[in-house]
Amino acid sequence: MRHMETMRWVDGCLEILDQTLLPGKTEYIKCEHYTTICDAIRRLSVRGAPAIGAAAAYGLALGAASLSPAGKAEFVSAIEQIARELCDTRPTAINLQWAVDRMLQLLHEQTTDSVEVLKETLLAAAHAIYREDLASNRRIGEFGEKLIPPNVSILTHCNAGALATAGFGTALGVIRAAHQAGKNIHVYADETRPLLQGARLTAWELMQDNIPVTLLTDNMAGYLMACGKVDLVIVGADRITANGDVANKIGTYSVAVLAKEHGLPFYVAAPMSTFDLNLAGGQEIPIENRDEREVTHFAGHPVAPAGVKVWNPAFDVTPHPLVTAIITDRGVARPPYTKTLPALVDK
Ligand SMILES: CSC[C@H]1O[C@H](OP(=O)(O)O)[C@H](O)[C@@H]1O
Repeated sequence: MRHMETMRWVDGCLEILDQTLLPGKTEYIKCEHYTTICDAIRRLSVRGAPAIGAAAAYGLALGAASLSPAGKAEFVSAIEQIARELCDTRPTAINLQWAVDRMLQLLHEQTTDSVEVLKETLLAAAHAIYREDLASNRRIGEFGEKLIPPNVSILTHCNAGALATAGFGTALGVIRAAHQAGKNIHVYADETRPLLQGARLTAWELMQDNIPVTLLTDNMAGYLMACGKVDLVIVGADRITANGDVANKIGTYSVAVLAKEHGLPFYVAAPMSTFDLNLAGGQEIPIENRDEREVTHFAGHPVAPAGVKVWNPAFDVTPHPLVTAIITDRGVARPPYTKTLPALVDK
């Protein structure tokens, strides 16, 4: 994608590309206070597992900059409170907790009593998290590109692209790397109801890079496969447990079942920051439930009768038997994931 930054640190503030306005408008939210970042994460102005991790890291750095504590103990206590508020914004993507925990661990390791040095340390750590994610995505692309045939049609779900990360993308990173390697790629993008990350973001990203993309509604994926138009599926992830179960955008599980039915490879692309090996299986992953208006309204207009009951989980869990391989920034893991994932994570 022509370098449209998901977020950028400018003059002591975080500017966040407001993804709720894409593809129609390209506007940045100037975050001068960490609570603005919390709101941006909640409303999906910034979204995508690695991207919200990076945004939360910058939220901690921004919060730290605003403090005028009496001393180190008060500073650390205030940072721990800000960390809790950031982690409370969205529960499913482990990257958010991972980034905040990494920042807190670094803070607790510092021996200096200088609050100014601690503030600088936190900002440097946030920059590192952002930079490292971009590098991770490029490595995911390198490993994943080797799995992609020279002429291929790929179905993807939601947006696991540059907009969901610090850049380049995870699932779309593999697609970008294969395209840049000269392979003949055609992408089918699920629109991804109810918030349309596929239609609004993936289709837009791929068109920016001149990668052929066809948009479909979610309920078309099965028939597309039945018509023999899909060679493989690749998606991102928000949390992957020790047995290889994958939490990802709602609708991913349905696509995985369809891929199995049609004998198609189902790949998941994710950096190490998405793995939660403390959880044995997907049943332990907290699934975010979101506002019913996301389902009952479309572009602000009601599409359902007032008062109708709504179920709106933002994610589902794909059981590991449906996952052909997991493409990471340290290599490709294949079943049995209980053995192959720890080997990669501990690499
Ligand atoms: C690169 S992982 C992106 C991952 O996050 C998305 O969820 P959301 O748009 O709600 O943040 C979706 O699950 C993507 O696969």
